[in-house]
Amino acid sequence: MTSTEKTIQIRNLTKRYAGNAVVDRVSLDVADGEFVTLLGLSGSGKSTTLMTVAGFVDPDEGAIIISGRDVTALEPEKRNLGVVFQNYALFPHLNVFDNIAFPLKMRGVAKAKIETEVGRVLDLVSLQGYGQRRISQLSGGQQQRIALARALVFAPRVLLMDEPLGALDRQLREQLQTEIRRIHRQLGVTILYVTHDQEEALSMSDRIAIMAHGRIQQVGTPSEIYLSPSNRFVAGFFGESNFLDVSLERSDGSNVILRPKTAPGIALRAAHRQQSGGTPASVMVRPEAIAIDTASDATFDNNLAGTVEHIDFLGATTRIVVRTEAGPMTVRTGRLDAVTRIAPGSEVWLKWQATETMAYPADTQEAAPENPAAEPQSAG
Ligand SMILES: Nc1ncnc2c1ncn2[C@@H]1O[C@H](COP(=O)(O)OP(=O)(O)OP(=O)(O)O)[C@@H](O)[C@H]1O
Repeated sequence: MTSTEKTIQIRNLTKRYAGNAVVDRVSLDVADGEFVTLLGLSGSGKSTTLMTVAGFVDPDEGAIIISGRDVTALEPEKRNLGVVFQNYALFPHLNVFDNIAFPLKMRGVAKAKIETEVGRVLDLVSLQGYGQRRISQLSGGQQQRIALARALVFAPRVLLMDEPLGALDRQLREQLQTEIRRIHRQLGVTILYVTHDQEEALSMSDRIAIMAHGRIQQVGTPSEIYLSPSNRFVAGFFGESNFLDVSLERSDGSNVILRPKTAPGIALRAAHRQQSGGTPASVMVRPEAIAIDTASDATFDNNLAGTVEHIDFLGATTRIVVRTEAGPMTVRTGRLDAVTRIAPGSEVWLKWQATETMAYPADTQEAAPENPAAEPQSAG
């Protein structure tokens, strides 16, 4: 990404409330036309970050640069950003047309042009002919479409969206997710999106930034984050995972040999390149990376014996919980031939490769201290 391709640049952003950094040195670039989502639990600082980009919150430190221009000190309405927030309500006393026309009237656009542009965005959100409706006569989903139309009517290059589908039921959410993706493709607009919903983030985003405790934990494509979570927090937060606490025995060629704390008699192997720095203190393996069968197999780097505790048939895949000496392990398999040979109580072998084993040092067990402002921190 060259700097001209970076439509949004968030530079070392910090926001404190009562001395507490709720956004803590956040930096993130969003390329022209890219769809980037801030994903995290409630209170992780997603909304505050987005509100700072929008200009509704003043940062204590850091800068917001939009299309190469530092807008940190600029009023929200001068930033020319489209915004759709869950609580950024439509004007109830105005009809649909006047709601959508509002940003154009503010900008002194001529009446004829307003008519054309409102018509264009009503088409875009598939609500042609709704101009004269009152807001109270619209469903929740239609209201969010109107909010989207109002945000897009002045053709902003950047759209900021904070849980725009949060108040809608599942079916409507999915329908509007598809529409937002279509509009994103159609207009090529740059989107910074906030959600706590993993599936929503996965299905919509080019890249995802995982936030916790006011910090970005990892930025990447959905598959990068899933396949190589950079710390234990991300590994546990994003997708299903098995964790074992381990201690390091030694290095062996391209692998490290690790001993589970609960079963020091067992050796587990993780590939060096799957380590995220420091001495490994825990390992993670995804349930679908584990093969399950009644025999061990030396072609796998890791073989772990266990007893099947229970089996859930889930259609396309089967979820199997196995008690092992090292601790309980969850396996997900689509291979019914293996599953038909086992039942609760069966003695089985769990098998996976060193390259499927992520190893994390102790200091990434937690994303950050609970109260970041209260403790000294090292950078990075
Ligand atoms: N105006 C404010 N005054 C004091 N504390 C605030 C203020 N705004 C946000 N906070 C605190 O900052 C932290 C981060 O809030 P933020 O809304 O950014 O999180 P979030 O990840 O968007 O969560 P949610 O999904 O619940 O909106 C929270 O602990 C919140 O209570």
